[in-house]
This record gives sequence, structure tokens and C-alpha cells, in this order.
Amino acid sequence: MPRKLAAGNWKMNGLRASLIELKHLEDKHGDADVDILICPPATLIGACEDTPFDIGGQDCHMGESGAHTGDLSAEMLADAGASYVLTGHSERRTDHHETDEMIAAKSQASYDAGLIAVICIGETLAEREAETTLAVIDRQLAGSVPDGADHENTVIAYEPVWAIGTGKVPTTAQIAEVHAHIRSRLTARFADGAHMRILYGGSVKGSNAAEIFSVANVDGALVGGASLKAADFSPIITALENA
Ligand SMILES: O=C(CO)COP(=O)(O)O
Repeated sequence: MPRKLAAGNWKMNGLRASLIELKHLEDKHGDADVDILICPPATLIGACEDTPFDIGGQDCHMGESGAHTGDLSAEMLADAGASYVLTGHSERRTDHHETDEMIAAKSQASYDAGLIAVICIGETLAEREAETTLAVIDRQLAGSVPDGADHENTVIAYEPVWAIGTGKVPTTAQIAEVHAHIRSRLTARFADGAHMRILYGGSVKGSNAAEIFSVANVDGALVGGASLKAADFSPIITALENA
């Protein structure tokens, strides 16, 4: 069984004062028997050095260094204290026109810097309604996940775009179908695909976490809005510990 992971993506939220939430989380989950990852804005990574939780970036550049104003390399994130980085989040795919090819290059750059890449995939509402979800997942997995992926350097996050920040959650049958499909693709392609962690993301809350975590091949969650406050994230962590 892959080790479970509760991941919080703070997106473009959080100032230094917000780090009090990590202290509150530490009081309750400092010695949790699941992995806990927080991806704050890059400005706060260095300030997280005392937390017991894993820290991740939300994106990285595919290059090692150079003339890329405003960008951050994977090595810089690692140097600041990160051990993970999100790649291919749908907000990056949309807002910054990131392609599968770019995401594979960013994920490879993450490996090269010793970071674990949380590679995000997921269909839009139009793609689901057109019944192309599994084809989209196949294309994104094939295009975004480097050949050197393994269970130690890669986590896959399935985040249906239509479920992100909307309060809409797929049915457990829909989650089960996609996660089983991802698992079959990973095991077909990678020797240790059975051990690679697959997270669900999209409107995960304390009230629906236990049900989501009961689904086969769901090894944890990638949580946006409900990760910002310890009071909201804590019940999700507890549900994962009890799953
Ligand atoms: O995009 C997400 C995490 O990366 C999910 O966001 P929400 O939990 O706010 O729906």
C-alpha cells in the first residue's frame, strides 16, 4: 500500500501571518502517521523551515538557471527547503498555457533537483460531457509524466477541473473509475506503478473526505481552499488517518 499523503495547495494565498495555521496543524498532527505536505506560495517556503510537514513549491521552471525573469528553478525551491513541487496544475495549464510537454520537462527538472513531482491531470467539464475523460487522462499521463518516474519521485494528482473550487465533487463511482484507470496505466508503464501514489483533488472538505478516501486507489488528497485554515484541513487529515 502506498503511504498516504494529505497535500494542501495554498495557491496565491498566504502571508507570513498565515503560518500560524501550520502551528495549529502541528499541535494536532505533528506526529501523524500519514505524510502531510503544504505548498505555500514560494515567498513562504523559507519561513516554513521549522514545520514538521513536508513543503512544496506550486510550480518550477524547466531550466536550471538563466534569463527567465520571475521564474524559479527546481533547485531554488529545494534550496529554500522544499521537497516536493506541483507540476501541471490545471490553473497553470490554463493561465500560463502549459502543455504536457512543458509539464514533463518541469517534472524532469524536479527529479534532477531531488524534488518529488506532484503531477496534476484532469478533464474539463466539456471533456467529461463529451465522454472523453479517460482519453484526456491517457494523453496527459503519456505526455506529462517522464519515463524516469517512480514511486519515490512522483505522485499523480487527479483533479477534475470542474470540481476545483466549485463545491462540485464527482461521484465515488466516477472517482473510482478514473483512479483505477490511472493505476492501470501506471502499472503498465512503470515497474513500481502499483506503489505510485494517486491523489484526488477538487472540493475536498472535512464533510466528504472519508467517503472519497474509501475509494480504491485513492492514496490521499490535494486540497485547495480547505487547506488554508488548520480547522478545515485537520478533519481531512484525520479522515485520511482513519481510512
Ligand atoms: O486545485 C485544487 C488543489 O490543487 C483543489 O482546489 P479546491 O480544494 O479549492 O477545490
